[in-house]
Amino acid sequence: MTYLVKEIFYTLQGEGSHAGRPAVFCRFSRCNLWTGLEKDRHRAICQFCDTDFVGTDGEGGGKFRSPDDLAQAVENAWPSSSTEHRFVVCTGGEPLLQLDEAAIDALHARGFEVAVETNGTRVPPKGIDWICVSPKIGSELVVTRGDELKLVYPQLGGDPRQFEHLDFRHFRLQPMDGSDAQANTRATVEYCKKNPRWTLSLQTHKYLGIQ
Ligand SMILES: C[S@@+](CC[C@H](N)C(=O)[O-])C[C@H]1O[C@@H](n2cnc3c(N)ncnc32)[C@H](O)[C@@H]1O
Ligand SMILES: Nc1nc2[nH]cc(C(=O)O)c2c(=O)[nH]1
Ligand code: SF4
Ligand SMILES: [Mg+2]
Repeated sequence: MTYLVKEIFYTLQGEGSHAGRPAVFCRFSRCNLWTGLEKDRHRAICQFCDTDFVGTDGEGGGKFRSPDDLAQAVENAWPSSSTEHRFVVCTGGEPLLQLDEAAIDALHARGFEVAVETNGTRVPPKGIDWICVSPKIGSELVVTRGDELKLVYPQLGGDPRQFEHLDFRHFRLQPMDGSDAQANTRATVEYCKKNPRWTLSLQTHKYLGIQ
C-alpha cells in the first residue's frame, strides 16, 4: 500500500473537542466528494471545502510506500525531545480512502494517539482512538457512531435534528467559512443557544493565523 499525502505538519488542533491540543496533521490526498479542482467545485457533492488536498507537494507531503514509512514521517514532524502526549490527526481530503489498520498500528507503535476527521462515507478501520464525523448533505452517511459529530452549519437540507439520534458523545456545529462566514457564525451561535444539545466548534487556527 502506498499512501498519498498532501502535507504533514505540526500545529495545534484548531477544531472540536481537542482544540488547543498539539498535534501532527497528516493530510491525505484525494476525496470522494470533490476532485479538489476549482473547475469542478460547482458540481461537487461537497462544495464548501476550505482545503487544498490535491497532489503530494505540500510541506512534508509525499508518497509513502509502507505503513512504517508513513509513521516515520509523522514522527519526524513531532518535536524530537518529546515522547509523551503524541497525537496525530489524520485528515485530508478524505483520510478513510487510504488510512488502514496497518497504518494505525504503525502510528500506535510510535506512541501516537490517532484521531481522524472524516466525512463519514467510508467504514473506518479498527483501532482509531478518536473519530470526528462531519456529515455532508447529499452524501450517504455510513458512520453512525463515534466520538464527535461536527456539522458544518448552515448546509442546505442540513437540519441538525436529523443527526441527533446517532451514537456520538459530542454534537458540534461549526460555522461554514467562506463569503458568508460572519453571518454563518452568528447563525451558529443562535442555533446553539436555542438548542443546547449542540455546542459551537470554531476553527480557532484561522483566528490565530496558524496552520
Ligand atoms: C477539509 S475536511 C477533511 C476531512 C473530511 N474530508 C471531512 O470532510 O470531514 C476537515 C474539516 O473541515 C471542515 N470544513 C471544510 N470546509 C469548511 C468550511 N468552509 N467551513 C467550515 N468547516 C469546513 C470539514 O467539515 C471537516 O470537519
Ligand atoms: N490547526 C488545524 N486544525 C484543524 N482541525 C481540522 C483541520 C482539518 O483541515 O481537517 C485542521 C487544520 O487544517 N488545521
Ligand atoms: S468531504 Fe472533506 S475534504 Fe472532501 S471536499 Fe468536503 S470538506 Fe473537503
Ligand atoms: Mg482545515
